[in-house]
Amino acid sequence: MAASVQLNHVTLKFKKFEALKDVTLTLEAGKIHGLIGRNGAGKTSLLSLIAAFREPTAGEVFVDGSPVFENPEKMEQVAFVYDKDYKEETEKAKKLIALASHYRPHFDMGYAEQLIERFKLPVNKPVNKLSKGMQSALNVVIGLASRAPITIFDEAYLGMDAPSREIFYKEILQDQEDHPRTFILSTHLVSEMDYLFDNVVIIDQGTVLLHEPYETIEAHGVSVTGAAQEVDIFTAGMKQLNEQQLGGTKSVMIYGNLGDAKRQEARAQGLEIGPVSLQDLFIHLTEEAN
Ligand SMILES: Nc1ncnc2c1ncn2[C@@H]1O[C@H](COP(=O)(O)OP(=O)(O)OP(=O)(O)O)[C@@H](O)[C@H]1O
Repeated sequence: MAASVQLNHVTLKFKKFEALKDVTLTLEAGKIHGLIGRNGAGKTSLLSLIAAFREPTAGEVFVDGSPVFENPEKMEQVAFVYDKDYKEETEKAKKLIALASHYRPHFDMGYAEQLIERFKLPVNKPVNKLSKGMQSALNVVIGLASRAPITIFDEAYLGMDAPSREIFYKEILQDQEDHPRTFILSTHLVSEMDYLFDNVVIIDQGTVLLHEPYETIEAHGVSVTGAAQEVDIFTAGMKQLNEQQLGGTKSVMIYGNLGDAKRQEARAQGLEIGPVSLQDLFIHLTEEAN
């Protein structure tokens, strides 16, 4: 089961400070949405509104067309996994998982057990005695096994080592195939996680800078690679996002699409044209906006 999310002219204020400014956004059901933004951009604020942890100052948030705030039927469809403070949590991990299974109508305990096994989660330990990475794995187990129609992971990987993160990513993709839902993944590990995204939302200073399918990101730019001198001549006057050089070989990221004629010209000069990465685009767009 998957549900859609709509934000309609949503503003969130903390006293006079506007953390979100008149945001209108639709997140399609059944897709994996990547939410990226600089520190303090407003990602957690946005996600906490979708999970109905807060009420917008203005505007409204809808889940499958109904307002989510103070709407228990819609709220139980949203699982919000974030970096919880477990310092005072003396219950065992397995108790927390059992509790989650009671208030999540789509919770799959069999799947939770498989995940516990995969992450080697010591479920008989009190949660405040688990390592940081293990606490994150516990959150991930609860979020994945909830099978909530909208499952949000807000920087859920904190403290998880690379092999555990890899398991997490594989599980998202596998479970999405078997039991499609709407995932929203907020992350700073853009280059590590971008392949998971169907759609990308870049948020900056409380506004949406970009919202589009991942596959169209590459239309925003190209990389030009080849002999340093040739690359410099070819890219002169173009807007550069980034450049790297190794010996005599240089790779320059260009913002904007090259026409067919320019692409042919590059090839004729022995230059290689490749796609721009989401990470480079993100850095460029947020630098420019600031
Ligand atoms: N409870 C609060 N009271 C006052 N200001 C807040 C509160 N929560 C968030 N803010 C402010 O709102 C802005 C957005 O914060 P938010 O946590 O949504 O950013 P973020 O994109 O999730 O950042 P990060 O990547 O650093 O986690 C920041 O300027 C932050 O200081």
